[in-house]
Amino acid sequence: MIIGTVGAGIGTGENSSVDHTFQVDLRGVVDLLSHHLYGSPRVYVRELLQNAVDAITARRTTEPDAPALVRIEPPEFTGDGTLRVHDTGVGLTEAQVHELLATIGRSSKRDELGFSRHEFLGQFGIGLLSCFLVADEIQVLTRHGDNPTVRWTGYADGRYAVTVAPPEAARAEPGTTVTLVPRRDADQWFATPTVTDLARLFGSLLPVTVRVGDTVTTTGEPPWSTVPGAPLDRAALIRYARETLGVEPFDVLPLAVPEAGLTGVAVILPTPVNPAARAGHRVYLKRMLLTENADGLLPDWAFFAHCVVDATELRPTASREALYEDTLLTATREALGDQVRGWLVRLARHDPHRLAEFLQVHHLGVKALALHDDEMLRLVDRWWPMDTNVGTLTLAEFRERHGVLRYAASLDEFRQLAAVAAAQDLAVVNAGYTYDTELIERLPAVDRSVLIERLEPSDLTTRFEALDPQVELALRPFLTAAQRAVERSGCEVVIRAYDPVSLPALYLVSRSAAFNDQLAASRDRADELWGGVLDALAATAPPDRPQLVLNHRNPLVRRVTMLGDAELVGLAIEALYGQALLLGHHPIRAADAALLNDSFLGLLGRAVPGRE
Ligand SMILES: Nc1ncnc2c1ncn2[C@@H]1O[C@H](COP(=O)(O)OP(=O)(O)OP(=O)(O)O)[C@@H](O)[C@H]1O
Repeated sequence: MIIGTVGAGIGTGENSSVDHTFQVDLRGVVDLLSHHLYGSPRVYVRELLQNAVDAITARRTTEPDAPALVRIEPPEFTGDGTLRVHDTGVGLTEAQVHELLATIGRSSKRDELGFSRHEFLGQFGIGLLSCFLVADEIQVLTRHGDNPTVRWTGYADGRYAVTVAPPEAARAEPGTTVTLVPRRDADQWFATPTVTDLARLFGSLLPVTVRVGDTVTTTGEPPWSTVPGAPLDRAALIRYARETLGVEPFDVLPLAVPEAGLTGVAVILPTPVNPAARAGHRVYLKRMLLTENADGLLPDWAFFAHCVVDATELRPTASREALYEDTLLTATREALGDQVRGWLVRLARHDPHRLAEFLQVHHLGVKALALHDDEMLRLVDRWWPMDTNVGTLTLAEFRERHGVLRYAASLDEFRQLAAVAAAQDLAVVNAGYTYDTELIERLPAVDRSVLIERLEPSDLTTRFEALDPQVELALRPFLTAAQRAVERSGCEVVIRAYDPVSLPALYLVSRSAAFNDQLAASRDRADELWGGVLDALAATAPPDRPQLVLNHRNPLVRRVTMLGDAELVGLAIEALYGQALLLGHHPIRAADAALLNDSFLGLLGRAVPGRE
């Protein structure tokens, strides 16, 4: 028996003068692995499976018909408290045991230049150590070809022993059995249901048969086609999405990126998802689960798709819990993004009805994409129903019917404008929802023939007809009285002729007037110092006041202009002001409420007969 200590394998230590060998404190390394590298001790099952599969792969390169079976026996089956993993792999010679199992970071899965060999899952030479997260002792009983069976026993404190197995322990066939003696506090990781679940989770797609006790945990081929371009078994994929993701997919689409050796499926989610909450993708590397929560496999905009993929060329991080961010991953992300985008474009071409359904659920994602992507912008232009003051229309339909794409940039502006603009035969799009204004403003960049015009409430006044100068002159005294009535609200009274005739007055706020209004409201609430700052700001703002635009075509307004009673004129103007505020969904400030109150009570006092 040879007893040694697990070493780092750097230098020989044989030169007596200056060279020394690093000593590695295995307990420190295990602590590092368990607290900083691996997310959970459960990974020990994955590492054991991976070693077994790699050993089978290695054997099959020279013996293509060798059996491919991995058997896991939890303590319930071994009966001696240990867990065993048997494989029909290539096994190790005594010399290899010394070289590979006793040196941290040494792996048989790299070539002479130190690059990981393509056919294997492992590459770092640390996987076996993960067993020390749950075990005090690891035994490896292994036979390579016709060589004698060798037993290696490693302990968590860093000692190991190697012996040639006595005849009664010799293996009948090549292969390896790894035996774990559980740590006292790690029992839960060895229960049969736990081990079965973990073998299924990590290894259900492995290209070998894995059994835990009597249960086969491998399912064979993935449900998607691993040959790019092969026909799609939609029903199988939908079933798979239902079982693994727990959703009834809106659609499924095959994915393939040959440079990354990637095949898989994107499941289009059936319900809206928060764009900020990234969908975790399920990624297999060489048919072994890497993670159920991979970030960055799809571009951010594709948050409505959830991928399940297997790749041979993408690299794992050392913990094997995430994808290594390199240029191949960047290129893969772009290629997958293109495929999801292509699906959308095809849907638009061949099944607009389904596309409309999709947009109802995921329009935010598509619009976010359209901010940078011309084709998606065209898709939104053609297919997304927008709210307008002439009904629900796509932007393309709107342009076809009305020419210029006139839009209100906020919901408030649209509310102010919608009815009046419609009466002027002016069609306006409500671009107040997320991304809509930006998308409309980007349209001319994609199609030069598109004309857009942002409509502001104050633009409407210029469209209203001015009165005959004579009439306007005659109305001067009336306008002065009217202005006095609403002076304290800060607005300017003007009179124009416009449609609809039924509308007596409009309250119009331009962008700068709205800003001034906010400033005034803040000023009322601010302390002295801050108030001073706001005053200074107000002084630089243009004197652009909101307007109360009376409609000279409206019969009631005409009657008011002809009133001889100045007090009644005041009350009527106050009432029209209040009504215009309500109609345009404007906020009612304290001064407005007071004004409305006075006018209401004043008019009521006039209407009810009798004297005090
Ligand atoms: N079941 C096994 N059969 C044959 N050889 C094995 C077995 N398990 C481990 N080995 C040998 O021990 C070496 C070290 O294994 P370990 O799991 O620590 O690292 P690895 O698999 O090479 O890489 P990784 O850290 O990425 O898993 C392997 O390279 C392999 O040569």
